[in-house]
Amino acid sequence: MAQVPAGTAEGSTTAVAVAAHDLTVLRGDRTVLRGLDLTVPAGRVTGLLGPSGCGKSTLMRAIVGSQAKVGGTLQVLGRPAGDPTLRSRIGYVTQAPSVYDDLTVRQNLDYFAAVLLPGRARRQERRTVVDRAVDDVDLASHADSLAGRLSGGQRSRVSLAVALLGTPELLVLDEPTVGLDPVLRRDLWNLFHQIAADRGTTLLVSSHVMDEAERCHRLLLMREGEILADDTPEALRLRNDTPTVEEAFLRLVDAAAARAAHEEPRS
Ligand SMILES: Nc1ncnc2c1ncn2[C@@H]1O[C@H](COP(=O)(O)OP(=O)(O)OP(=O)(O)O)[C@@H](O)[C@H]1O
Repeated sequence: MAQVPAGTAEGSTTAVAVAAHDLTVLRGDRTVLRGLDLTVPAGRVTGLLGPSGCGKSTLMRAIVGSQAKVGGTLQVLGRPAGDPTLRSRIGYVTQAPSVYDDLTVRQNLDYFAAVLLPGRARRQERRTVVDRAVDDVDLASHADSLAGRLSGGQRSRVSLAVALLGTPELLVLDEPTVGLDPVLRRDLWNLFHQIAADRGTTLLVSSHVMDEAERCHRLLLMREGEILADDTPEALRLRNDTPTVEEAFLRLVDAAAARAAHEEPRS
């Protein structure tokens, strides 16, 4: 099989949802992201993978426009990140499910739908989007259960349903499968792919579990505030001559460490 060159596996004609150039983020007085160059293709599921603390959430916050001290260039859906017109075009699910425990699943969604689509005249529209979001995340049988009585995975799906209410073009999901059992994780990944395929939505999904890399169309591998690779899982395996993305990642980490040691000034 021919080796796929780095960076061209998805084809250079693919529309780009997110493009960063020399992206740098300071948190406090620490540089947390260092000169990142990356793209996220439109209508695909891109995984953002790397160990805890490498900067995944910070990158996501920069993309959704909620991160301060961002330098370089960051274009999202053709606009500069943080542009007010992007608010209704992006769905963002943080690591902690943001749902009200003392409301039912449907009441949670009704509440957020009322914020998104206010006014009596839009009552029917609200009902339609809430019904659709409940179905999307497969929670129809729990629609009248209190969110506080749901399992962790079900609560994550309520958060996802809230993000789906506005039919976002870009869905940014911060570690949505953390703590879930393998069956729920598989179901959620299937749902992500279904959303991308049915609606052309772009999904950026972070994880620190390397086996989830194989489920993505495209990957951004991160370590210590830098992008180690921006490619497809297949191209990463081929280029590094490894059977899994996890081993490719380890090889890239070793190569980066060797380069850093080589570049270190001698005392
Ligand atoms: N408010 C803050 N002030 C200063 N540094 C911070 C702040 N929040 C996070 N950091 C640092 O920024 C770095 C990146 O954090 P970030 O949360 O983006 O990583 P992550 O890859 O998402 O980690 P995890 O998978 O554990 O959520 C970490 O080293 C963290 O200590």
